[in-house]
Amino acid sequence: MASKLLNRFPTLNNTAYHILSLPFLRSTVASPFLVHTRLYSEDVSSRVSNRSSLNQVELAKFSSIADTWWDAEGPFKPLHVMNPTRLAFIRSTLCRHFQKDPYCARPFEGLKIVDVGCGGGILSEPLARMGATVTGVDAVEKNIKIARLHSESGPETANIEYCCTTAEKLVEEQREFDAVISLEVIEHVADPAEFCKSLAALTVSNGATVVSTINRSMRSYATAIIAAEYILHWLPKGTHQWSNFLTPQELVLILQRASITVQEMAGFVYNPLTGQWTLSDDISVNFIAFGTKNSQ
Ligand SMILES: C[S@@+](CC[C@H](N)C(=O)[O-])C[C@H]1O[C@@H](n2cnc3c(N)ncnc32)[C@H](O)[C@@H]1O
Ligand SMILES: [Mg+2]
Repeated sequence: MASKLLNRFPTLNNTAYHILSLPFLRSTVASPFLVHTRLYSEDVSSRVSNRSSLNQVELAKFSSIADTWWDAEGPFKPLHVMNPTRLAFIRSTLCRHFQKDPYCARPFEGLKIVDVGCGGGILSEPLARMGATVTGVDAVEKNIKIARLHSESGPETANIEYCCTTAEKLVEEQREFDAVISLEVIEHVADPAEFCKSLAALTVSNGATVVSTINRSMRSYATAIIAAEYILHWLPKGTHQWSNFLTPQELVLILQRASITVQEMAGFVYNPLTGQWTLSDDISVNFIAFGTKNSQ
């Protein structure tokens, strides 16, 4: 199992190998707080999910700070600062997969991309500037209004299609995309396995799916919750529920069950001296996964 996973993650070092080599059960039983029963949604074969991904408590948190999306010093500062790093991962993985030139100005020309849980459009806008035809969807109406307003100010972003909807509703509408991207959303949805099923259904056969989230590790409890919310006040208190985080193994598993094979994974690591994030093999806190939809 571990060697199979390692083959899929050429960028991982020994640390990551050790994390991945832990049997799934050991990692969940070792977690002091819970075992993730939410991973075991049945019926992964049907295209349309009959369960809503909406978690109203989580959505209320985002609604209350919606007007701060483009305040680079506000509650979404961590996403603004992280953006170049996550875009570097997306650029390199998508260009490799779709055989595009990563060095040209508009490498995503010709690709249809959906940004699920787009918030105010922090990711959707640079994707559009890189040439993609972008659809951004979010369950919070206020986010979509802000995203639309902001995108209208630039000629390259004005064509982004923003909709207040969910991944499962797009599946019902039979929408499909070359790449489905959902960053920092899965830890806020009602049922991550069902959510992945919807992401997979939106991805064309042999298309790409990219998901980022926070690992359910002791380090993430110390850094992403205690430090970020209570000491540094980077995020409002209560932004994240540690028990809702997924380990990399769990994410790989639920994506696999939804017909997405994870091909590459990387961590994001913060350097307090430079104030910057970099891509790393350390997936113990923030991590991102790139997968491809199995051809049927
Ligand atoms: C932490 S923000 C991430 C925003 C954006 N993806 C980014 O990384 O810049 C999470 C977003 O997911 C949205 N969201 C949460 N649950 C959702 C769901 N079930 N369907 C669609 N959007 C959802 C929230 O409204 C919020 O805008
Ligand atoms: Mg989050």
